[in-house]
Amino acid sequence: MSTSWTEWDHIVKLDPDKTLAEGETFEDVCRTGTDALEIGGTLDVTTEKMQRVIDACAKYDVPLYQEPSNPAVVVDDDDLDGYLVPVVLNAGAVSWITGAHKEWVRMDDVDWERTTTEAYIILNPDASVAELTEADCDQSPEEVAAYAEVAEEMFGQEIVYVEYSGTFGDPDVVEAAADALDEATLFYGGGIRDYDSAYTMAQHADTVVVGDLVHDEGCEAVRETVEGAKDAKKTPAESA
Ligand SMILES: CC(C)=CCC/C(C)=C/CC/C(C)=C/CC/C(C)=C/COP(=O)(O)OP(=O)(O)O
Ligand SMILES: O=P(O)(O)OC[C@@H](O)CO
Ligand SMILES: [Mg+2]
Repeated sequence: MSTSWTEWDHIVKLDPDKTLAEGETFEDVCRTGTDALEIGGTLDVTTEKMQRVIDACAKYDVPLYQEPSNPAVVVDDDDLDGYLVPVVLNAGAVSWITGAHKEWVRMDDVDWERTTTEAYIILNPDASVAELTEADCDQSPEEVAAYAEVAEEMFGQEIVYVEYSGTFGDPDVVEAAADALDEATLFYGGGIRDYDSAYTMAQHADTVVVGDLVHDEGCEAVRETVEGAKDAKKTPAESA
C-alpha cells in the first residue's frame, strides 16, 4: 500500500457526526493546505454519514482516508486512498486491541493493500475515546516511549499516534515518543487550535492532526495550524 503519510505534516480529521463551521464547505476544508483528510469519530458514526463526507471530498486533490471506529462503519469506496485502523495499545478493554479487528476480518473481505494500522496511545482520560476503550491514560513520558517502541519493533506498526483528543498534550511526552522511534511515523492529535500549538507539537511529531477546530472555528483557523506545522519542519536556512 502507499505510505504517503511519511510526507504529511498536517492532517484534518473530519468527524462525520459534526457539522462544518457556518457557511463553509468541504471544498474549503480541502483548500486549507492540509496534506490529507482522515474521516472518523468515536461517537454516533454511521456508514451513511461517512459516505456523505467521502462523496463531498472525493473530487478534490487531497488524500482521503477513513479511520473507522468499529467494523460496522467501514465504507468500501474507490474514492478512498485507504483505511487507517486504530489499535489502542493502552486500552483496558482488549476488544480495542485485537477483538474488533478479528470481527472485522470475519465479516469483511479486507482490502489489505489499502489498510494500515495506527498504534494509538490515548492520554486524555476525559475524551470519549478514552472512556470507550477504558484506556489507562496515566502514563509517564518513559512509558509512552516504551509503547511507541513496542509498536514499531515488536508489532512492526508504521504509524504511532499520541492522542490527546480534546486537550493540548504534554510536548515532553510527544518528544519522548519521537525519540523512541526510528522509522515509524509519529502522529500527534489533540487541542491544536492555532499556529503556536501546531508549531510546538510539529517540532516533535512528524504529523499533527487537527480535529475539533475545523468544526468549531473553521478553515481560516485550520490554515494557521497548517502554517505552524509546515514552519516547524523548515530547516534554519529555509526559515532565515
Ligand atoms: C477493526 C476496526 C475496523 C475498527 C476498530 C478500531 C478501533 C480499535 C477503535 C477504537 C478507538 C477509536 C474509537 C478510534 C477513533 C479515533 C477517534 C476519532 C478518536 C477521537 O474521538 P473523540 O474526539 O474522543 O470523539 P468525539 O469527537 O466523537 O467525541
Ligand atoms: O479534536 P482535536 O482535539 O483536535 O484532536 C484531534 C484528533 O487527535 C482526535 O482524534
Ligand atoms: Mg473529538
